[in-house]
Amino acid sequence: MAVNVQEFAQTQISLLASELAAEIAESSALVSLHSPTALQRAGVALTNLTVAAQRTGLGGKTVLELGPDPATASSSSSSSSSSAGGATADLPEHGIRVGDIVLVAEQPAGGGVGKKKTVVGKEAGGGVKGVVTRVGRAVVGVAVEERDGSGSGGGGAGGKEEGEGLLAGVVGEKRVWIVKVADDVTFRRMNATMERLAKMEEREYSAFVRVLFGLSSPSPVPADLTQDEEVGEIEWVDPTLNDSQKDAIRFALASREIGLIHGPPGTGKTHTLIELILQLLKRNLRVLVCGPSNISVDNIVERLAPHKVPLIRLGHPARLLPSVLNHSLDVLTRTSEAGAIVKDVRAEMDAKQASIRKTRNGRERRAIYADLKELRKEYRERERRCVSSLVAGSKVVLATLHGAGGFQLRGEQFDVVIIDEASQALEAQCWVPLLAASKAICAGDHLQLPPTIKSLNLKGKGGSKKGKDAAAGTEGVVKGATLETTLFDRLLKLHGPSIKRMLTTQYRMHENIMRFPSDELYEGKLIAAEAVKARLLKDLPYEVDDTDDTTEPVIFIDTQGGDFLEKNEDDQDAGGGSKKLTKSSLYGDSKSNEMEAALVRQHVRSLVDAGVKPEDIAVVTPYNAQLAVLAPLKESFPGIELGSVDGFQGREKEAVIVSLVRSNADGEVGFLGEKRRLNVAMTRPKRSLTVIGDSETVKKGSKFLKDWMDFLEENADLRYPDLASLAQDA
Ligand SMILES: Nc1ncnc2c1ncn2[C@@H]1O[C@H](COP(=O)(O)OP(=O)(O)OP(=O)(O)O)[C@@H](O)[C@H]1O
Repeated sequence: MAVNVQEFAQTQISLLASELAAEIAESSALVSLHSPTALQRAGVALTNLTVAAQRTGLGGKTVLELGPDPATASSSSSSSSSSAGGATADLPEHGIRVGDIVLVAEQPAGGGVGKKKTVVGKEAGGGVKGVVTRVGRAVVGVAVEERDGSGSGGGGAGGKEEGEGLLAGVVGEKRVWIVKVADDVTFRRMNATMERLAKMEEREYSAFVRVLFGLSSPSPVPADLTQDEEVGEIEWVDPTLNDSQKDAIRFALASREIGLIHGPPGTGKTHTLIELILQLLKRNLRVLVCGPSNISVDNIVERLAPHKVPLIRLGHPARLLPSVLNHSLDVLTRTSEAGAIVKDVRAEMDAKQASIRKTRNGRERRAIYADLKELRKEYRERERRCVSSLVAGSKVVLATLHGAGGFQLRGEQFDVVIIDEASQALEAQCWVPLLAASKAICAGDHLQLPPTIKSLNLKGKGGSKKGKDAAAGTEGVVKGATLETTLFDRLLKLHGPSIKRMLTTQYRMHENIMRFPSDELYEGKLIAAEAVKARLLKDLPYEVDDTDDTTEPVIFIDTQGGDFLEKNEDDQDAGGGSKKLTKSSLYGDSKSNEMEAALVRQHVRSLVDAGVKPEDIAVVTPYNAQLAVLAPLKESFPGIELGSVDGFQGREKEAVIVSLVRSNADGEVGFLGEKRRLNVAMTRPKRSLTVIGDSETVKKGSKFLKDWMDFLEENADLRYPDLASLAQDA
């Protein structure tokens, strides 16, 4: 059962290499196969921008403010002046969000933008990478990386010299474009961590590491902790915690090396973690709290902050929620006492930065850049000293998993590392903070979806052949190992259920919505809290009529009969260039079902007519192609949310409509067969779940699907589509 640590680490390294290769292949295929204009249409790029302004952002980073080029912006009402800040036209619709990594590159002169294979990438050698800091109607802020290899960021495409070459004098002059690219920082962090693990000698393994690899067993924890001397009598900060939550906290406090908190949907996992953190602090322990995404970490910061505990949030300020910024290390560095000495360098940098704009002379500009370079070095040196004193003095540090691998935590040790959403993180990612731990508490739900993997070392679809070959060709690979096996899964398998406690009261779903997932996946142990167990749409805190649709918690619209066949993306007419982009890169061989979409529309209309607000309704479907077919709903019902099942994990809505899409003679269900995906889909709603699907096809997919269909036929309000009214509706 025990795992050879070195072999494990080597395997991870090769699997990660394939994964990164797949991710880069995907992102560079997009960029090299399609013109900037097509990429812009696909929402991953913005073209025809100029630099409206340039300033020093948090952490000494240069922030470019990009707006539509007034010369090309069609709807521009501004004068033709190209002065800084003069761009008043709106940006086109796009999918670039705060926190995305983008490449900022010069756009070739002569309007070459419409043509294929323009700029960017290694071939062109141009562009600087940056993080999107702000997205406004008419402006996008990008903090560009100018770190020179040392420190946390940097080392990406486009070296420092080129970068500054590009930046030099772009304000209001050169036309640039931005495009989303793969984020390789995370991979480098994971890789470095695995290399450290691989190099460790057996005698260096801590008791903690030994348990995590099964070289020793976890120290036993008494079954009934309420009688335990140490944790039996806890003074709860929140005495309203339910028994399963209290039990999980006692267990987490009592376990010596590892404890898992299993939180099924809506059971208050975060709520429980907050209390756990407060309890650990009362015991004067030093805690590092991590999660796979910035949102997961910010969520904890926001809920911890009211308790007035001294905490520090590490991370790129651009990626933090505004409400969390006050605890951000970057901000503390500026506002704390220790930060005062950093401040004056910053002021000097700002002044220099501003003077660039006024300078037209090339030589002067170069001189300013040289000064800035020196100042930046000085700034970083002071910042580093300030940071280590702040970090060393704080009892709770919060960061993303990979953020814990930054220079700020080098050499730091923690009594406990807490990982939230551990079942959604790659194991290698979890090891970034775990190397600084002597005990870990992981919270998650291994029965919901694991992290998305792009390389083909698992049974799923998509990904690159290259990645697969690379993995297969590597020696010393642990048999059957995939990135998809999370730490959470592996530990459960390794040590069994005694290392876990499950939260059992859920505060989201009507009892009937909860029934099937509870019985099938959670050993029938879930209990619906009093406050939610009988809530219906008609009881919403605003006026909603009593109708068939607002008084039923579970509705099943069965499309069986073969009249509503799915459509493969490949069946569609081959269209122009943009359609090809859609087909080959965005939707893959995705499926859609137009009749199901019509049924969705009909149901949404009926809910809205009854008074349910569109913002309380979500439609989720496993297939991206179906999302595209559903898109017009957003125009008819502004505020409604459409999402993929995978993208909706962690979310909830009053009413959720699930469109299953699959309908074919062969009973092919593809990745709909994944239990965990179905679990996520059916556990998003609070008051109303409507499933639309072809029971005949779906039943053939798996035992789980058959059981679900049987359950719905028995227990849901079962309906069959009314073709006549559907035709009328269309
Ligand atoms: N003991 C409790 N008593 C009353 N309400 C609770 C309790 N615990 C959690 N809740 C409520 O349940 C909801 C979900 O809690 P929380 O946000 O902590 O869940 P989560 O674990 O982060 O989400 P999920 O369970 O979906 O992963 C919140 O509205 C929270 O206030």
